[in-house]
Amino acid sequence: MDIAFAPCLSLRLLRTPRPVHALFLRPSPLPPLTRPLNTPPTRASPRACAHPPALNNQKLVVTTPLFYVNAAPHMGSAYPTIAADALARFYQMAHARVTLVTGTDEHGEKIAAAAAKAAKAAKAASDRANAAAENRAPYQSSHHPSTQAFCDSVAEQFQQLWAKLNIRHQRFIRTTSPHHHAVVRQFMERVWQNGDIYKSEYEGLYCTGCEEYKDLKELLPRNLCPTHQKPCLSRKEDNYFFALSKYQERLEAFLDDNPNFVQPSERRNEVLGWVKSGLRDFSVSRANNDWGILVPRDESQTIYVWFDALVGYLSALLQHSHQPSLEQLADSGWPADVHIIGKDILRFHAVYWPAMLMSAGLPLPRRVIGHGFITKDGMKMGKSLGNTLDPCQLVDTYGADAVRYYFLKAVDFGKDGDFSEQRFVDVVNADLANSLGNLLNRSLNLLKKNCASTLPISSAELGLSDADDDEKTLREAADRAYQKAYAQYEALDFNAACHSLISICFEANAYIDRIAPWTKFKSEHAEDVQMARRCIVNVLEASRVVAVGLSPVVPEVAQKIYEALGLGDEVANGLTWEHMKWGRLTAGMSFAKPKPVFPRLELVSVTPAAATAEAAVIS
Ligand SMILES: Nc1ncnc2c1ncn2[C@@H]1O[C@H](COP(=O)(O)OP(=O)(O)OP(=O)(O)O)[C@@H](O)[C@H]1O
Repeated sequence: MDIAFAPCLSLRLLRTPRPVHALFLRPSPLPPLTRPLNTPPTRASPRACAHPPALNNQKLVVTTPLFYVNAAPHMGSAYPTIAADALARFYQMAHARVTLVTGTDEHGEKIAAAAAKAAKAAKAASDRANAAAENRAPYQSSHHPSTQAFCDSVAEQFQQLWAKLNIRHQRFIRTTSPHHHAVVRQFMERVWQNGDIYKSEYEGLYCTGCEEYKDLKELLPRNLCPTHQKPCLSRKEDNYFFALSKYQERLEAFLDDNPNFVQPSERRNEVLGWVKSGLRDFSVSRANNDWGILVPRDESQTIYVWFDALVGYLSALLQHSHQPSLEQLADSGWPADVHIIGKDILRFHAVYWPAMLMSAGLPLPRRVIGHGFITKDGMKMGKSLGNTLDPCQLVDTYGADAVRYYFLKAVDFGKDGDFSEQRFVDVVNADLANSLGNLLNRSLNLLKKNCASTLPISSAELGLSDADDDEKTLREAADRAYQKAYAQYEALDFNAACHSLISICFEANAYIDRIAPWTKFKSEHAEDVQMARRCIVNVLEASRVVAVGLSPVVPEVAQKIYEALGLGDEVANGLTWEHMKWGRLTAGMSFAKPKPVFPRLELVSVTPAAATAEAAVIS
């Protein structure tokens, strides 16, 4: 393998040495799949039709990575989850039945080591405290909280963070759950029966920090791992391998037939490059790690990450069944519409996983989207470098919607994006506080002052035939967003969707500034007053449309706007994409005293978090 891997499904990665007998493997004819491979969705492109098609009750599954619980979540963990939640909310608005799957990857040597380390640190801290209290020396104890307790604690932190960020997931799968174990063993058994698992011996230099075998050429002198600066140790063990090489032709054909399977295009090109350079079998078990799921036919070994964590996407969908069975998958919403993952785990989702599913006779996911990295001073934010940003602190300081908006609007989804707190505050203030919040506040105040907070005309009555140019531009921007933002959300182009919607506010602000209703309301001419009324109604309706369109990204702001417009019940009943259509405000509606829906943020320096395993368990 020729790329630098990082650890887990989140990042427990393996650099697999070539097994001895894999060199002599000949691809054998594959049995037919029990179901045909999936192709990307066949529904018409929204760009091609006047009205976006509703997803008509389709079951759609959206997944985040399953995060490795070696340390507390950080902003990088929150990022794909926010994106997945925004997509799921959008799908819901388009009448799909969505299942958002997220969860934690909890097995492996590194977790056991992190748990032991955290327990030791906790014990030392408590001993010091006791010793200080009793004025005696600390003593050694053999008692440590279990690895499971460590996983419980970190998994809980992920769930708490999701709650803080308003993530509405339907499934949270933990790979230590018994029902996941059952599904994994069934899955592996199917692959085994298909003749794709075999045992082989290999020997290599292993880094326990990375949980992977290393090629000599990538190591520093004295076999030091460049990431962990510790010597890699020689290991020799019998492991089970998955015969990935047998799937060379089928994967090539699948990728050719499904050009949208991997997105964006640069990620697809990477995947094509890997596949074309020749697929090699990979190891799926470990002999020296007991913190894992037992291999079905050889319980002296545990299953290694890919046959464990990736299968979590399936077991999540079978979560509510007492006796989960892969046979029930057909009713569960599988195959997933989209796996949202970081580019670090692209190979495993776009090459290993499809081949594993082919072998198990299961349909393939429709799309794999490899997003870019949040960087800090140009470096990937991550647990290994310790340059992480604590999303809890960000949310506590600035609110969930500010965090959701910034990362989806200011970072191009497929690309890397550097975090700067100043930019964060500037972007959020410019769009949510100024362009949207002020617009609404200003119009509601004008309405209060000049129309006793009562809407003088129904927005649906404002025909375009008697509109002036600014009004027409505003209406066109709002109407266009109905289709445009739909297509942009569907393509996970959150940045563009936010832009299409916020630009309606730019038009509305330009329109209100030109009409200057505050002056026209004072005019003696009835046409001027009518123009002022018309302007306010248009601007309020435009703010409503923006609120609907942005609701997948900033649900709290959308709700506040709807409440300010006296339409709070519609949010409770669920906004749909049809609510984007112009004309829902009716004459005679009266509004409560306006209050800012998004107060301006003040810059507060959020200190970088030390997201260590110890912090995770001790806190
Ligand atoms: N800096 C980041 N920017 C964007 N996404 C990230 C970032 N870090 C992690 N992720 C997301 O989390 C997934 C899994 O990451 P993982 O749980 O291994 O955390 P990590 O912080 O990258 O770990 P480490 O730093 O130890 O390598 C990635 O595939 C990606 O979706």
